[in-house]
Amino acid sequence: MLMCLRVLPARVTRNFSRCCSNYVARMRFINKLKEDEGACLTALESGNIFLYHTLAPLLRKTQQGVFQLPLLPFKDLEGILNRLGKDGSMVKDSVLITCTEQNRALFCLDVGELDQQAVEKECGGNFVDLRKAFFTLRGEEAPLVARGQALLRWHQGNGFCSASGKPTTRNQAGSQRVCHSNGLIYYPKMSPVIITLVSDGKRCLLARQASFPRGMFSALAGFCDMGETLEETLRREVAEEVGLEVVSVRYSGSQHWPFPQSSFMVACHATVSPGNTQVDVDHEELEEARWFTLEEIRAALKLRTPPRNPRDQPPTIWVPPSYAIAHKLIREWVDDQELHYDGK
Ligand SMILES: NC(=O)C1=CN([C@@H]2O[C@H](COP(=O)(O)OP(=O)(O)OC[C@H]3O[C@@H](n4cnc5c(N)ncnc54)[C@H](O)[C@@H]3O)[C@@H](O)[C@H]2O)C=CC1
Ligand SMILES: [Mg+2]
Repeated sequence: MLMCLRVLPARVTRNFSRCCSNYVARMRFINKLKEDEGACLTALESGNIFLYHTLAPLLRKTQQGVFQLPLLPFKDLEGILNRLGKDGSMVKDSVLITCTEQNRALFCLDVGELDQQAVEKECGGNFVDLRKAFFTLRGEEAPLVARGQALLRWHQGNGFCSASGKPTTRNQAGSQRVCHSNGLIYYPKMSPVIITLVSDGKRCLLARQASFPRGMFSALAGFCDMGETLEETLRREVAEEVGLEVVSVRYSGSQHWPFPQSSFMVACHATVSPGNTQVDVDHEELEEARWFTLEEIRAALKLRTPPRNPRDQPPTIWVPPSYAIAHKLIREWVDDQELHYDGK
């Protein structure tokens, strides 16, 4: 049976300036839900839930061929679970994701214990790999499926206290887990990563790991070591991976990146002096790294889908898709070059 499925309202995360007081109220409401078990349960009972099956999100294709994230009201999901032979109270295992501008709470739940096809039939959708979901959903929904999967994955991997070995229990919102034997509180974890586009003033440096799809080059990236500042990570990673010394750094933006596990990507532009551009690639980390001209980068940005060259021909160069922060760095570099040098 096809249940009443709702699709996420268009502006869950946008329009910062439209109504500041509403934003403040919403953030305070979300914070309250993390701390007040009763309020969170009430919000869940009147809220909407999106589903995963073994961490693959449920998507639905509209008649126009657009993929959407189906949202199930609490009662509908309870009914589905009952019909599929599960205790409907399992809905209470949902974790809090956010709240709409109408203060309607949004949760997600992994139904990996149920038969996948039976849930798909009940919900009129399909569970798809997160990577596919992330790149096919509209802008507002992609970060939500990434956040949901990251939180669910964290819960699945943190059921036991690493100090006592005893089971941990989660709060209603799913924003923390506690070991009651020693009082340790665990919070969802992300690994900070620096990603940087290095420029020598006229060219930018892109690299590829052997695991990247054929022809794809991206900015340099690396995990922060304990105790490092972001600037120190950036200098170290550039030195380690391509043997260059960075002379200036400029912050660009940040992004949560769900692959393969939660990373907090901090994106920066960096420059090396024009006299210090000889690349010395660490082939343990990278398959290739080299300087690209503005023309080469412009051509790479024009490709919307990965090119399919015959294997016996050199691959066409392409860059990560628009949602990846690496893409934003590359585009900003092109804009900067066009503004200052007009490609000359
Ligand atoms: N959103 C975007 O545009 C892009 C995102 N990335 C992401 O950046 C991340 C880091 O890039 P890499 O070049 O792989 O990093 P990396 O250059 O630091 O090398 C990875 C190695 O670092 C070690 N490592 C240290 N701390 C780690 C931690 N907390 N988690 C996992 N490994 C750790 C491991 O030995 C691992 O093999 C990757 O997860 C990748 O998916 C990379 C490029 C573009
Ligand atoms: Mg790296």
